[in-house]
Amino acid sequence: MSILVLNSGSSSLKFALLDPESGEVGLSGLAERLGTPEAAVRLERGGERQTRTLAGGSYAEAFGVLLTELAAFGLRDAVSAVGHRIVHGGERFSAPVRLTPEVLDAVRACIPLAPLHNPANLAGVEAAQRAFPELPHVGVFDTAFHQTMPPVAYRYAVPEAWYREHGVRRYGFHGTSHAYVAERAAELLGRPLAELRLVTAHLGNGSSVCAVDGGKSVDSSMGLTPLEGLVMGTRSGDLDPGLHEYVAGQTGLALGGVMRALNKESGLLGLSGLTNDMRELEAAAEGGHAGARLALDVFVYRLARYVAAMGVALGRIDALVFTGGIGENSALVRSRTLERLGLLGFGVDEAANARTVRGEAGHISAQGRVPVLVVPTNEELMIARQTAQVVAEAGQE
Ligand SMILES: Nc1ncnc2c1ncn2[C@@H]1O[C@H](COP(=O)(O)OP(=O)(O)O)[C@@H](O)[C@H]1O
Ligand SMILES: CC(=O)OP(=O)(O)O
Ligand SMILES: [Mg+2]
Repeated sequence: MSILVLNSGSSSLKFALLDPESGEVGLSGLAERLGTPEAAVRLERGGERQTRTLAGGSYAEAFGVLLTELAAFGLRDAVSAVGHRIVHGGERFSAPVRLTPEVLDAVRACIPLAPLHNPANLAGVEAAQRAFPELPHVGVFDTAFHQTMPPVAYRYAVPEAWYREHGVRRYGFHGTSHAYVAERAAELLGRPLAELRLVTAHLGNGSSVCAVDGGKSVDSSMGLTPLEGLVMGTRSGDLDPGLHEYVAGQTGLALGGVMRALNKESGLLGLSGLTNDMRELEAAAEGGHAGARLALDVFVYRLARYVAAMGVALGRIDALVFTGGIGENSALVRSRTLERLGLLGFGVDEAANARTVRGEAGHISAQGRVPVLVVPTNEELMIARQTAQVVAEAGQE
């Protein structure tokens, strides 16, 4: 049995064909910079990598390459269901579901809450349903895992009618990743997940921290939309809501322009004036670039502050888990974050930290300190497993 997993972003398409039980990957790929002349698809099969450039650079073209490659390797008929990452499911979805026309209407209704993510997710669903009309399509929501957050964590101190009538509350995102690494961390610690209180830090292009109590999310740094919380590649994270009106008045930007800047021109890119890419930023900071140094400092400071805050949600922290492109690879970010968290009993083993990169899992805490783990995330595997489960349950009905 093979599940095709799609993670459609506004300028990228990640896909993987995999066995939900063994996790074995038949074909995977990443189409990036869609909508630009540099658009390309990187494919991987059995350790072999290939790149295909995309003349037009459209999403449809990238999807076409996926279909052609599946057919070329004789894998098209092996696909038994398609699992889709859907970023915002509002309050309605706390579990993965079959993507019926009615469910898709509900996902469409969440577009204003995730304007960068949900339209791209929906475009992916439409393309895939056209290509595989005979197969079940399942939606796996970033927000679902966080539906266990208590009201103290998810309510904003705003007029109650905004919540009741318009769903203004904190939702949390990256739930699939937080849930996966929490499970893996329990295995690595050799303890039941049910008795662990974990802080998980997913640090990628988008970043969030989650408090996981007994396998359930009890708080997240992300809020109504994926803009709240940590400093991200191009997103600001937390700021004073008074900023919007002030900046609009000072610059003449309309609200849409302010929002665009907060989503696309802020974060590491905005602070450094250089790049949203942590690798490039580290190299520039090493070379003495003041903006790059500041961006790193603010990123680490905000992250450490949020890890400490999650301690309030949990009452105690049994372990901290790093994941995502930055969490899995940046020994510098990890070490500097732990340096700031000495008051909570954290300490780093620098040698273990330095060698835990490129998809390695491991312990990086100093002897006798609170355990800190690096756990490579695998959202695709989690989506494949949940998709297979929804399909199996439907078969039993
Ligand atoms: N070796 C590395 N050192 C530091 N940062 C890295 C390294 N490898 C990847 N990253 C960073 O990870 C981030 C991308 O994370 P990733 O989880 O792949 O993104 P996405 O959220 O798009 O899935 C980028 O900022 C990138 O620079
Ligand atoms: C929700 C979110 O921030 O997702 P990503 O990190 O993929 O942008
Ligand atoms: Mg990601």
